[in-house]
Amino acid sequence: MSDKIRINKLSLYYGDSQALKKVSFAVRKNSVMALIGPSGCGKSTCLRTINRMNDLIEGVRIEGEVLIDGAAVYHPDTDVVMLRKRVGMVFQRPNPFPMSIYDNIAYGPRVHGIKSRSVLDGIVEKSLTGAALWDEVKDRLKQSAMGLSGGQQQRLCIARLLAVDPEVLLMDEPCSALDPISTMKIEELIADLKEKYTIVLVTHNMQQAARVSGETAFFLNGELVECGDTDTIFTRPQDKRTEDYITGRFG
Ligand SMILES: Nc1ncnc2c1ncn2[C@@H]1O[C@H](COP(=O)(O)OP(=O)(O)OP(=O)(O)O)[C@@H](O)[C@H]1O
Repeated sequence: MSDKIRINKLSLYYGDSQALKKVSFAVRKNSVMALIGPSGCGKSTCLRTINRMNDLIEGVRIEGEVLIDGAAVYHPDTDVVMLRKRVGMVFQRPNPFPMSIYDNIAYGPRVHGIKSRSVLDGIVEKSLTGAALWDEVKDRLKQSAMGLSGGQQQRLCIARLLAVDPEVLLMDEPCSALDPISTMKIEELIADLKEKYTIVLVTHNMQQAARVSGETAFFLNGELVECGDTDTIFTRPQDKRTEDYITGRFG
């Protein structure tokens, strides 16, 4: 399988403070990569470099490269709006727009110029089906998305990404605000989504990393300590620091 994302010697500074230290790894197309490590080790920062969400933070300086399909994300000619359409992101807390379920999903396609009602209807159904939410909401599409449960809201946010036909999904602890059943549904969804998309998942939950990812990257103090096949990282880590973390000796 080919690499969808390649990160080369990536360093990131928030002002004088270095949050990522020459991080390098690759994510294969149609796979799930889990980023794990103790709080503050740089997982979310690394995730946000992939669709340039850190650009919005003042004082950020970046060295090194992020490539998607071989093209440099930080090249001055990159169209950041198009990049964020190709590389969508879901956050710890679901953040539906305060509008109907239908309008949440149709929002992105409308911004990208789609006006036809029948085309939008098709996108809404396909996206909600893709996010395993259609059956639960098909009779209440005109109702507010704020009335959905937390787990449904998170699947709605995933459907909202799917509506603009992305290639990469970035997920920053997408289950941290959810109950175990909703978490299970999102994990099942991630397993389905990797058939079509490349997924990078930040998680504090090591069982979750073990359940859903093919590869795992372990971060510590802004450094990538070890990255590889998830089973190997969890059963035969090469580095003592990885072993200490996954066996719960710290973090
Ligand atoms: N906007 C910011 N401005 C300044 N420093 C920041 C900013 N965001 C993160 N940092 C710092 O960068 C380091 C890495 O943070 P990051 O959020 O990437 O870690 P993390 O591994 O995702 O942590 P957590 O698991 O707690 O979410 C931390 O020291 C953090 O304080």
